[in-house]
Amino acid sequence: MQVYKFGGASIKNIEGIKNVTQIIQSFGAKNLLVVVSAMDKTTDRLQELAFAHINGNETRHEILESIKDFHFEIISKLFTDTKNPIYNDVANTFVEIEWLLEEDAEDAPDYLYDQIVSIGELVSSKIIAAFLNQQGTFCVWQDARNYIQTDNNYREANVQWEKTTNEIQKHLPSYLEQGIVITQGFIGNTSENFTSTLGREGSDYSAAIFSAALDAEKMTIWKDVPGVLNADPKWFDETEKIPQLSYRDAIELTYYGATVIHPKTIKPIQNKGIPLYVRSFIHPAELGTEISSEATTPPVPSFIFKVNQVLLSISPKDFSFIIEENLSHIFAIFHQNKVKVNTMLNSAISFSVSIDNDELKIENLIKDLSADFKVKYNKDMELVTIRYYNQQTIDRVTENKKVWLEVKSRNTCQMVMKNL
Ligand SMILES: Nc1ncnc2c1ncn2[C@@H]1O[C@H](COP(=O)(O)OP(=O)(O)O)[C@@H](O)[C@H]1O
Ligand SMILES: N[C@@H](CC(=O)OP(=O)(O)O)C(=O)O
Repeated sequence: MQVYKFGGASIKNIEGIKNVTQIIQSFGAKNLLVVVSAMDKTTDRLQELAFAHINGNETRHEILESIKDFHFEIISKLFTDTKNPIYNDVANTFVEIEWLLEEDAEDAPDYLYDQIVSIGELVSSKIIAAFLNQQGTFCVWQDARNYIQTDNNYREANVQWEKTTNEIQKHLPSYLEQGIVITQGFIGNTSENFTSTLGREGSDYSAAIFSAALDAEKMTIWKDVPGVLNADPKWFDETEKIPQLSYRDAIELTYYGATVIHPKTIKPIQNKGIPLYVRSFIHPAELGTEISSEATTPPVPSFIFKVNQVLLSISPKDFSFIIEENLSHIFAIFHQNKVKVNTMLNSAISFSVSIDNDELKIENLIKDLSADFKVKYNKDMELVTIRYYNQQTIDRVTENKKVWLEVKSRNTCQMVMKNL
C-alpha cells in the first residue's frame, strides 16, 4: 500500500480539488491512504478565530462566517444536489466550534486553540471523500483521531507511538483492502479524548506516522513545486530540483528550515526504510525528488533563508565564563519558554543565538534570562544556512550584507546578517 499527502495549496479551490481527485483515481481503487490538510489558508484563518475567541474579541463571529462561506461556496459547486449529506455533515462540524464560541474562553488557550484549529482538516477531508464517492470512486473517510494518539501538549502534541501503531494496524488494513482511505493530517487525540494538533504544517508528519505503522511501500507528498529544490523559489530566482536526497540530507535541510517538508517527517520513514517522494500536483507525470537511504547523485549546494530573526547575546552579569553550568541554565530557560534556537555560538563570556521573532514568547524569554544574565538583542536579522557551501555560494548571499554571526561545520555554514 502507499500513502499520499495533499497540503492546503493543492486543494485551495474547485480546480485543485478536481485535480487531486484525478491524481487519487489514477492510483487505482484501493490500498491507498490519503492524508489531507485544511484547504488553502484555512488554518491561518482558524488560528485568527482561536486568538479572537481567547482574547474575547467579537470579530470571532465574522471570522467564522467567512470560513464557513468559503467552504460552502466550494461545496455548492462540487455537489449540485443540495440533499447530498455533505451539506449537513460539514454544517454539523462547524456547530462544534459555534458551541465553543458561545462559552467564555476559560479553558487553557492552547487547548482551545487545538479544538478550533483542527476543524479545517475535518471539513476538507469530508468534502474530498464525498466528492470521490460522488464520482464513483469508493472511499472510506476515517477520523485520524481514532488512530493518532498523543499526550496533551496542545499545539505541539507528542505522538504515543505504541498506542498509535496498534490502532492503525488493527483497523486500517481491512479498510484499505476495500477502497481508498481518506483521513486528516495535523490532528490527534489525547488520552482524555480531546483533539490535539501536532504543530503547524504537521500533516506531512501525520502521513509519515501512517506510512511507518502500515509499512507503506512508499509515501508521496504532492506539492506546488517540482520536488525539493536547492532553495525556496519564493526567495531565490535560480533554483534547481534535487532529484535524489538521502534521509540524512533531507533531515538536515528541514531542520534548518526548508519548509517544503515538516522536519519531523523523515525519522519515522527512515526508521522503516520507506522511500519518500516529493512531486508536483501541477505536473503529476513528472518524477520529483526521491528521498531514501542512499542518494547516488552528488549533493548540490542548498540555501535556506529565515527572515525576522532576533540575535540575542547573553552574558553572565559578573563577567564569569560561559561554561556548562551557565549553558544548561540558559537552555532550561529557552525550553521553558518553548523557544527554538536556530543557530548558536559562544565565546568566553558571551553566548549568542538566533531565534524567530515570536512576539508572544520573546518578551518573557528576555525577562527570564535577564534575572541572571545581561541580555542584548538585535531585531530584523536574516539567517542564511548553506548546506554544501563553498566561497562562491557564501559571496552570493552576503552581497550588500553585514554578517553578525557565522557558524561553520564541514558541510554547513550558517550566517546571521543584516542589510548594509
Ligand atoms: N527547498 C525547497 N524546495 C521546494 N520548495 C520549498 C523549499 N523550501 C521552501 N519551499 C516552499 O515550500 C512550498 C510548499 O510547501 P507548502 O506551501 O507548505 O505546501 P502545502 O500547503 O502543500 O503543504 C513551496 O511553494 C516553496 O515555496
Ligand atoms: N493545516 C495545517 C497542517 C498542514 O500541514 O498544512 P499544509 O500541509 O497545508 O502545510 C497547517 O496549516 O499548519
